Amino acid sequence: MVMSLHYSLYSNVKLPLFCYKPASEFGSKFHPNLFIKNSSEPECLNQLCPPANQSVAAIVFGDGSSHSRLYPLTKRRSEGAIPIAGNYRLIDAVVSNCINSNITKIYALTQYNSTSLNSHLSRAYSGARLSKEGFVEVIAAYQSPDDNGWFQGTADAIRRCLWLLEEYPVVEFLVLPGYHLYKMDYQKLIDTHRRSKADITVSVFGNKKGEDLGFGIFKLNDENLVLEFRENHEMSTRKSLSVENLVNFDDNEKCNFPSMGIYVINRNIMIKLLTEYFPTANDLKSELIPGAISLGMKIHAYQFNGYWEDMRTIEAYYRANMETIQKTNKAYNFHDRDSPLYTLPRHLPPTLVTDAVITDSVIGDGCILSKCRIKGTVVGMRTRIGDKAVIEDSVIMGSDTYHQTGISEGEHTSIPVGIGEGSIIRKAIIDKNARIGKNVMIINKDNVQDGNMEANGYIIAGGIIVIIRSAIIPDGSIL
Ligand SMILES: Nc1ncnc2c1ncn2[C@@H]1O[C@H](COP(=O)(O)OP(=O)(O)O[C@H]2O[C@H](CO)[C@@H](O)[C@H](O)[C@H]2O)[C@@H](O)[C@H]1O
Repeated sequence: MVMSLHYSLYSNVKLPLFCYKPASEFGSKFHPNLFIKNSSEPECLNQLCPPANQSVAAIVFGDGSSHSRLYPLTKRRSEGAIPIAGNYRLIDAVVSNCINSNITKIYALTQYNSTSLNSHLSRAYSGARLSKEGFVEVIAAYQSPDDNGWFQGTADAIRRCLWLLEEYPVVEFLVLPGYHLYKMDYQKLIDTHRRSKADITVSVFGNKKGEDLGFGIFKLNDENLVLEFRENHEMSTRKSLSVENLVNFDDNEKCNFPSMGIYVINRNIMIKLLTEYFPTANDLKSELIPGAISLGMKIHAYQFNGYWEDMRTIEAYYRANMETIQKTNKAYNFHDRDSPLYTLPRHLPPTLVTDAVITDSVIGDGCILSKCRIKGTVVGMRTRIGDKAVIEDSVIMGSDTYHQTGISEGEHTSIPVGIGEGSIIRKAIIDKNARIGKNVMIINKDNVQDGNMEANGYIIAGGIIVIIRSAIIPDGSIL
C-alpha cells in the first residue's frame, strides 16, 4: 500500500507531506502500520502521522442547556459531571477516549452549572496522564469587552474561544459532546478523515436502535459522503419521537444515519466557517454543518458500530448504569486494560461491608454497608446504608463527603445522608447527598410513568423515581 496524504487545504498550517509505505519497504523490523514522517524525529508506531497529540485538538462540550434532558440530575451540575458507575463522572468517558487515542490537547467548553465539572476536570486531569504538552483546559463562558453574555450555542462558543484554540498549529479540531458513554479510537476516525481528504468528517451511528429518538440525521451516498443533514427540532422539546418521524426525511431509510454529534473539522475550515462564511451563526448542528453542506464542502461520514449511549433521557442514564453490572459486559467495558477509564483519584478507604448480602452490583469506594440487601444496583462513593435496608435495580450516587449522624451545625434534620434502616428502594435513582429516612419505601407505589413532585424531593421519569440531590425523605414515607 502506498498512500500519500497531502494537506493542501491547510494553507495556514505548515506540515510536511506524508506517505504510508508497505512494511516491506522499511524492512522487517518495522511494524506494518509504521509510518516514518521524518528520519530525525521519533517514529510513529501504530498511530497517526502526524501523531494525534501534535495535530489534533479536542473541543469537548460538557454542558450547555438550562433545559437539560437529564433534569433533575442537572439541577446543580452540568451533564458531564453526573456520576456514573459508582466512581466516575460522565465526562471521564470522553476525556479517556481522547487520552487513549493519543489526543492530549483537550479544551472543555462549559457554561451552565459548571462548577463541579470544572473542579473535577482540573483536579482529575492535571497533567500526569497527558504527557508532554498535554492538557485539559477548562474554558468556562466568560464576558470580555468584546463579548457580552453567555455562549449562544456551540458555534458561538468555539468562535469566542478561537483566540485560545488557535494557540497550537493543529491540523484538525475534534468536536465532542461531553456526556456520551462509548469507547471510540478517535485515531481511526481521524485516519478516515485524512484518507478521504474531507473538509469535515461526521461520526454516524451504524447500529440504529429500535428506539431511535430525535437524532440529527445524515443522508449519505454509497461512498459515505454527506448529501443532506436534518436536525430534529423536536429534540429540544424533549418529546419522544417514533421511528416513523425519524425516517420521514427520506424514503430510502438505508442511507439515513443518526448523527453522534461528533465532528472532525479541518482547522482552517473551522476558522473560515466561523469568521468568514457564517460569522453570526450560533449553532454547529443547525447552522454550520448545514451551511458547509450548502457551500459544497466535502463532508464524509464515519460509521461507528460499537456501544453508544448518548444519555438523551433519564431512562438512558439509568440503562447505562445497569449495563455496568452485566456479567457479560458487551456494552461498555469498564475493565478494559487497553483503554482504561480515568477519573479523579479520591484516596478513599475500601468499602466496609458488615453482614450485607450483595448480588449483581457495583460498589464504589468508601461505602459503609451494614446488614442490608443489595441487588442489581450501582452504589456510589461514600454511600452509607442502614440495617435491614433492601435496595434493588437502583442507582445510588453516594455522598460528596462523610457526614456525622445526628444534627450538626448548619443541618436542619436528624436524618443522616444515606439510606436509613429498614428502607426499601426499587428502580430508583438517588442523587448525591440525599437523606433517606428510616422505613421509607421508594417503590413507585402508584406506578406513575412521569410526574413532577419536586417540592417533595423527587420526580418520576419513565417510571423511574429520581430523588433530587440533597433531598430529605422523612421516616416512613412511601413513594
Ligand atoms: N451554548 C452552549 N455552550 C456550551 N455547550 C453547549 C451549548 N449548547 C450546547 N452545548 C453542548 O454541546 C453539545 C452539543 O449540543 P447540541 O445542542 O449541538 O446537540 P445535541 O446534544 O442536542 O445533539 C447532538 O447530538 C445528537 C446525538 O446525541 C445528534 O443526533 C445531534 O445531531 C447533535 O446535534 C452538548 O454537549 C451540549 O450540552
